[in-house]
Amino acid sequence: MIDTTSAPSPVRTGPLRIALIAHDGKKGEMVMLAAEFADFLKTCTLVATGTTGARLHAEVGLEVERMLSGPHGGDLQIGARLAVGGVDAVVFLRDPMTPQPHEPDINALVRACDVHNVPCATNVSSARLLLTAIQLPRT
Ligand SMILES: O=C(CO)COP(=O)(O)O
Repeated sequence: MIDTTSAPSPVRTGPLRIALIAHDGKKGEMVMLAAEFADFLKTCTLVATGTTGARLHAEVGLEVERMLSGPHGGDLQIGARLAVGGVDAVVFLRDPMTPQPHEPDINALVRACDVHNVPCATNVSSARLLLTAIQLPRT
């Protein structure tokens, strides 16, 4: 069991590692969000599910490590990395209006964020807050 009451681990040096994921109905919003924060995101190590990453590269010019597409296991790949400490924050623009074939994978990724206390923004408003706050100097 993870002890969430103990002191936070020492500050990690190096670029922040951010995962970016968007369902099809939210990819346009993801592209706009990423363009808004492009200067910051270019300083980060980015990972994304397949199609999201392709669009971020093509339309925003971001260097993004691309995992499998979500329905083919991309959420699980990101969740597995996160579970071993490899992801600092997640922006996951889920589409609450459209059923997804890989709903268990989606829930697994969000659950992994909760288990490991990794910030996870699931809509644009919270993503703006997260991306703004995470840029603040770490002490
Ligand atoms: O389905 C997704 C997340 O659950 C996103 O996958 P893509 O970025 O490959 O479309």
